[in-house]
Amino acid sequence: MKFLFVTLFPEQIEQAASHSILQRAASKGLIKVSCINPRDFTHDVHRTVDDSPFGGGAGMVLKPEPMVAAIRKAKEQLPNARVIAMCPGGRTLKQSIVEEYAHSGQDFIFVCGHYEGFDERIFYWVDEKLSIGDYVLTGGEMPAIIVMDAISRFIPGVLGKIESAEEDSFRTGLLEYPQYTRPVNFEGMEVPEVLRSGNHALINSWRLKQSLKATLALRPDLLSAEQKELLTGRLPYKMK
Ligand SMILES: NC(=O)c1ccc(N[C@@H]2CC[C@@H](O)C2)nc1
Repeated sequence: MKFLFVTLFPEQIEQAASHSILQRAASKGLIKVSCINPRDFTHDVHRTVDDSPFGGGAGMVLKPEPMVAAIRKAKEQLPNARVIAMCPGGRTLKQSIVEEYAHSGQDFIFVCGHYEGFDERIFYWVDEKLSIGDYVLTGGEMPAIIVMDAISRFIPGVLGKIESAEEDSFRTGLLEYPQYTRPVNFEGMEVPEVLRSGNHALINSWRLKQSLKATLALRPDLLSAEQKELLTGRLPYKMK
């Protein structure tokens, strides 16, 4: 899968893709990360990419010419890629969207803004505005890196066989159960006995119960009315 970033700060992207799981995925050829810098499509001595907004207002706006020239170049390299602009007001990313992207077989062009944002005419070249959440950042690079990271987890071979993304708790719609590893006793806190029992039926039901309890406590919105009723309603016994 190819990820092409239209960005004024390619080093930020390259740095993010040069560690750990993403770096290994790139070296195994499972993902290809590259950048195109709109500043390379300027023709003035100052290599100007932004200008003050018509109508007044604070900050600077990204000029359309360099951005669109860079997006055109990106589309030449990846004609079938999905062009996504990272914007606070875009569709809010969630795991189901990540899975949609991961299974789409598409490559991706991420258009990363800076300053006060894009000249509106740039969006003519954009398939979709995407947001990682309702907050504003100084640039679109970190949100784009997050989207690349989340999608990459679904590419076979990127994660080890064991921790496959297809098994993510988010796929069950519940929060993750607690995880433990050695030592059994850490500063007086012991690993739950059941996890060392070797009884996998018992372990699985313990884990499901923990996921349900965590989800009820932290993200009841992820539970169906029936699940909530089972967990809190007229049960013959109260879920401890
Ligand atoms: N929540 C988000 O995904 C998000 C995306 C981009 C962003 N900031 C950039 C800088 C200027 C403009 O292009 C938008 N902030 C937040």
